[in-house]
Amino acid sequence: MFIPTLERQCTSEQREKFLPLCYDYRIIGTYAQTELGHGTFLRGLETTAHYDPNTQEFILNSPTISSIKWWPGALGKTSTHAVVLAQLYTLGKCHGIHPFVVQLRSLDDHKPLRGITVGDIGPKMGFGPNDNGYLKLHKHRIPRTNMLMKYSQVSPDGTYTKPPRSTLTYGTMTFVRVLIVHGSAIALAKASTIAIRYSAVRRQSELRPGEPEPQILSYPTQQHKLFPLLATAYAFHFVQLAMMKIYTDVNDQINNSNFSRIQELHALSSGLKAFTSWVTNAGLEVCRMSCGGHGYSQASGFPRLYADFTPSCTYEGENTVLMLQSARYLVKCVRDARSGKTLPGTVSYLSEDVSAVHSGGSSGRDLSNLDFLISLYKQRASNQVHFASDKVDRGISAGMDLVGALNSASVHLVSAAKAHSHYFIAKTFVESLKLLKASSELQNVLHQLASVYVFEGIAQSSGDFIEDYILSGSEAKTIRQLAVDLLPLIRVNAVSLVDAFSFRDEVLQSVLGRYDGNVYENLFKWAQNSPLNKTDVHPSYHKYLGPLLKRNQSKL
Ligand SMILES: CC(C)(COP(=O)(O)OP(=O)(O)OC[C@H]1O[C@@H](n2cnc3c(N)ncnc32)[C@H](O)[C@@H]1OP(=O)(O)O)[C@@H](O)C(=O)NCCC(=O)NCCSC(=O)CCCC(=O)O
Ligand SMILES: Cc1cc2nc3c(=O)[nH]c(=O)nc-3n(C[C@H](O)[C@H](O)[C@H](O)COP(=O)(O)OP(=O)(O)OC[C@H]3O[C@@H](n4cnc5c(N)ncnc54)[C@H](O)[C@@H]3O)c2cc1C
Repeated sequence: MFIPTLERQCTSEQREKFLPLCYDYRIIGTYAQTELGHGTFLRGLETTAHYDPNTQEFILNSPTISSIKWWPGALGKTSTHAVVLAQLYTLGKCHGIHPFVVQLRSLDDHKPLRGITVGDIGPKMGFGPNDNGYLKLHKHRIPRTNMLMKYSQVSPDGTYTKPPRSTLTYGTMTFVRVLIVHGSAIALAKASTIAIRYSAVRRQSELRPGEPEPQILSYPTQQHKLFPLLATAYAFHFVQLAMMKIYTDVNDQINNSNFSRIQELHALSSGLKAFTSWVTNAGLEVCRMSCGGHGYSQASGFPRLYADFTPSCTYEGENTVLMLQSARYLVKCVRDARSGKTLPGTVSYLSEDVSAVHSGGSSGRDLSNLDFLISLYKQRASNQVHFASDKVDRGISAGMDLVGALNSASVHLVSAAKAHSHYFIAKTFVESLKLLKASSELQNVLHQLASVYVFEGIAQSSGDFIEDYILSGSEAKTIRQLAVDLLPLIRVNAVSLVDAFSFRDEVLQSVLGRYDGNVYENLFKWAQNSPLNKTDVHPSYHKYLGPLLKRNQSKL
């Protein structure tokens, strides 16, 4: 995050000064925004940067215990520099959060500089190799030119020039949220690879006396656990491509001072980061548990994969908070639509009349047609967004202010943002396959994946579709069965579909997911290399177990 922030927030002179040092690894930096007392509420950050016109310096300070920077990756022991987000004060006025480059450690002996107290925050659930750290600033002075001044400036005499948009400071977070969508796709692809390869190797239980034990991948329940997740990994692959395209387009516009789509980008990246990381987080656990006891071994690769992935539901914007950000924008779009404004691409459906005509019993509608089903996802999203938006309006009519009304409707707002993200993902998956240049065989296999993703997505949220009369109960049941009917067809290509991700064994780091499928021999080898097995009799025997056993034996 250090380099992307410099690339996005530096003037051209500052780029020339700082970026070559980063690219040549002459300095290493971190993004120090979160504090002990605040991670989500950025306007509440307490670190201060007071401008001193006499020396043309900023004085950075951590005024309270809760203002100590806390969590930034590689801050503890590695980074020589940091981008520090602090409340800017100049000529007696506060101008809010701004980014400052601060050198933390000497480039000669790596010792912390004067006014800098820095260290590691201690062991975590995962991210072992990452020295997430703390930083306490004590009246630490930096040159005026170390404030990143692409969007806002402080002149030598202390005059402040404000940015065209205050939220441009938040640009790096949007960029990393887009990267996390990609990270979700990769993590779920890895977990699917491990679980499906292992399920093809593992044989268990005798279905009928005398019959050979079947591969566990042949059990419908195992297929039902794994194949929708495999399809989701493919869906997220296509979504991250679409998300990155939108990000690049909007970022190019921002660089040309066109800020018209900054809100749409913030809302979409927030919703997709939260949606994909939540789904992947849960999916990693399903994949682990589908591998039985060996899934719980470090040898499987799952414990580290989970421990290293799960914080993505928290960092870069806690998922619930980001869903609320997304929903806040959707509510504004409903208002804009009602006042006749044209809505941008990813939310234009909110101005369409998608009211369902409930079909009643056997509808005769083609429930296996993906384009038709995507229209039902659209209907569900539109209904949820309008419902939540009406809740907000009712809150205001009842005398609440907008903040109060948004807060009181927040549970429904999160549901609406989830439905919106889900619609975007399902639509993007189906549309991406139409554009794919692939053989008919490949198209057929990918269509099976898209179908099981769409069917299972409805099955797992059928309440949304039934409550709003988008589907009848019997139609929902039919779609649930359509998902199950697809499983044996996907089984034929399941191993090839994970091999297609092409994770090298060294990257997958999983004995269960080895490309050669030689699991048992390598599990035994892995266990023998365990530190506890360095000696047949562990040294602790002589200190504890031996005396205990001998003392009790003498009583026999
Ligand atoms: C939750 C909010 C958005 C709340 O902002 P706020 O100003 O208090 O409240 P607000 O009235 O809702 O927002 C004001 C307005 O700012 C807009 N906005 C907010 N964020 C963005 C953005 N990124 N791009 C574009 N626009 C943005 C909002 O939509 C609001 O717009 P509006 O007033 O409705 O027109 C903010 O505090 C926030 O972004 N919190 C999350 C902090 C975060 O993401 N921290 C990450 C730290 S770095 C990290 O975790 C790295 C980990 C990964 C790694 O190791 O690499
Ligand atoms: C592994 C890891 C790496 C990190 N790396 C960095 C880094 O490099 N740089 C950096 O600056 N930070 C980093 N962070 C910090 C991270 O960005 C914050 O933890 C994150 O933004 C969440 O903020 P918080 O911890 O204050 O949680 P909180 O906001 O306190 O969340 C706690 C609960 O409060 C709820 N909540 C908060 N606000 C609202 C609201 N308005 N409405 C409803 N519910 C709300 C949340 O939904 C959540 O359930 C890292 C964190 C982790 C775990």
